Amino acid sequence: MVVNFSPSPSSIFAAYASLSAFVMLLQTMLNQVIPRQVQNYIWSFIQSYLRTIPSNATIIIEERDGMSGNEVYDAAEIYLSTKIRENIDRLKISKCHKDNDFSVKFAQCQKVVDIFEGIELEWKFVYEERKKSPNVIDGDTNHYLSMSEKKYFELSFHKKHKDKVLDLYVPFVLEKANSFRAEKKIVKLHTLSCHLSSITWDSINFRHPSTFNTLAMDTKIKKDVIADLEKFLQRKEFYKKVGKAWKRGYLLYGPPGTGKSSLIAAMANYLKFDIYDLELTNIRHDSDFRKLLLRTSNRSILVIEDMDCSVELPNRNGPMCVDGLGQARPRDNHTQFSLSGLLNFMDGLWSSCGDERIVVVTTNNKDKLDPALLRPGRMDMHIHMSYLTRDGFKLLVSTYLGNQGYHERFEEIEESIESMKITPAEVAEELLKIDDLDTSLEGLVNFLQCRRIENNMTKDKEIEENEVHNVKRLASDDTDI
Ligand SMILES: Nc1ncnc2c1ncn2[C@@H]1O[C@H](COP(=O)(O)OP(=O)(O)OP(=O)(O)O)[C@@H](O)[C@H]1O
Ligand SMILES: [Mg+2]
Repeated sequence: MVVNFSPSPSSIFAAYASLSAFVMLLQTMLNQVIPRQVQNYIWSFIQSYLRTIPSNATIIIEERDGMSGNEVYDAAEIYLSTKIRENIDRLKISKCHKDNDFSVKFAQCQKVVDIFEGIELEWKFVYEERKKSPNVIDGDTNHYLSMSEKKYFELSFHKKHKDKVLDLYVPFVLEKANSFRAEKKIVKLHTLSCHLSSITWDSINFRHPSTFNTLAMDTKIKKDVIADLEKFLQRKEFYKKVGKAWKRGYLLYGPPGTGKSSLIAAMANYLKFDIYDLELTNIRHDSDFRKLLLRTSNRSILVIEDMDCSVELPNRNGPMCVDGLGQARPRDNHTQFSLSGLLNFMDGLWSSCGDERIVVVTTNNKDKLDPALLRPGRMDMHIHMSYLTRDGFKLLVSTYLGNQGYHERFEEIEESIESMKITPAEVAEELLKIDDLDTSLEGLVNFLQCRRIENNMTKDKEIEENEVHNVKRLASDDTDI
């Protein structure tokens, strides 16, 4: 929280007190020696001077506190959005195409008055744009990560209420914003945005429909994940007691289309945690990574998708890095972003700066991940997202077609699903095509038959290639003899 008084209240109070004492003394002396008219003149002069000393205190609530966000600012924005509709004429509204509602915000320099326990409080929103020259980091002049804008609220009130405002009103605003958030259940998705080589978070309301109820995955694993999340939320005191940062890491691994991203969405919707999607390919320096991480809020999920192929991470020992195929190659001079930097910062400073942090890493190839990421304590739970099962299929049918009961086509479909590697995404795609249950299942049967033929052809081709290879090998063995 950034609270700046302007001017300093203690200095004003001291000046005021000493001036009052001085005035009383002066009045006593004046009564004895100076005529009444002259006294009145001096007295009115002193009074008009006293009136120029401000009786108001102002709290400045900036959007950012250094590197990290300011919860009081966020809370004030939410709290005031409920007040400003009726009270001011100039409003700013915005809506992303995915959002259902538009958000109402203060326009520049607008003011609104709020009353709390008889105290009159005036809120004003200020937006300042500042031009900043690029930071020069390691000779790379194009790169900088600086804020070119400053947003803040000014909260003004009579200074005699200073303590009450700080001790009661500000916590009241925080609490109101929290209950508003919980009531509205707003989950935000933060993604990286690059403006003129600077990287910051942009956010939109997150409305992914995936929940644990719609997620087709192993029933036991699903229960374990939910139980683990619940336990994590309840263990604040435990983490404090054992001296560990209140953070939990989940590694989701499995083939494409098995629901790794859907599981992340389900977690966020279940916990009502914001998601920060850390697209590593956009990050070139450890310093960017640190700054971005410090700007994430508590009660959030930090997501690093496709860790195996999304970035060329220099390895931990030297100037080499691993490419998308797991091959070691010389480290790129422009990339000063390393896996060790990422892991150390996540484990160390960052996690101790916040509470209730979840980190989710996804990969299609667990084997290609750096062992450092897999060592105990880093990713607390490894969750295998696998191909579709019989139960998973029934759940998809119920989600997509609303069918809870039995259907004569089920047995043959389930047998096919069990005997082949079919992903939930493939079946979901088929079920999405037509609403009618019979026609949709018919379509799915056709899809599975085509898949079986394709699989058989691939197998035949492989056998043929192996035979050709063996014949060639035998021929070359004969020549060698
Ligand atoms: N387990 C699942 N349960 C329900 N729907 C699923 C599941 N897996 C995939 N789907 C459906 O397929 C779509 C794609 O799945 P998703 O993006 O979650 O897969 P992924 O494992 O993250 O794939 P990738 O490895 O390519 O990122 C989802 O939007 C959803 O409609
Ligand atoms: Mg995914």
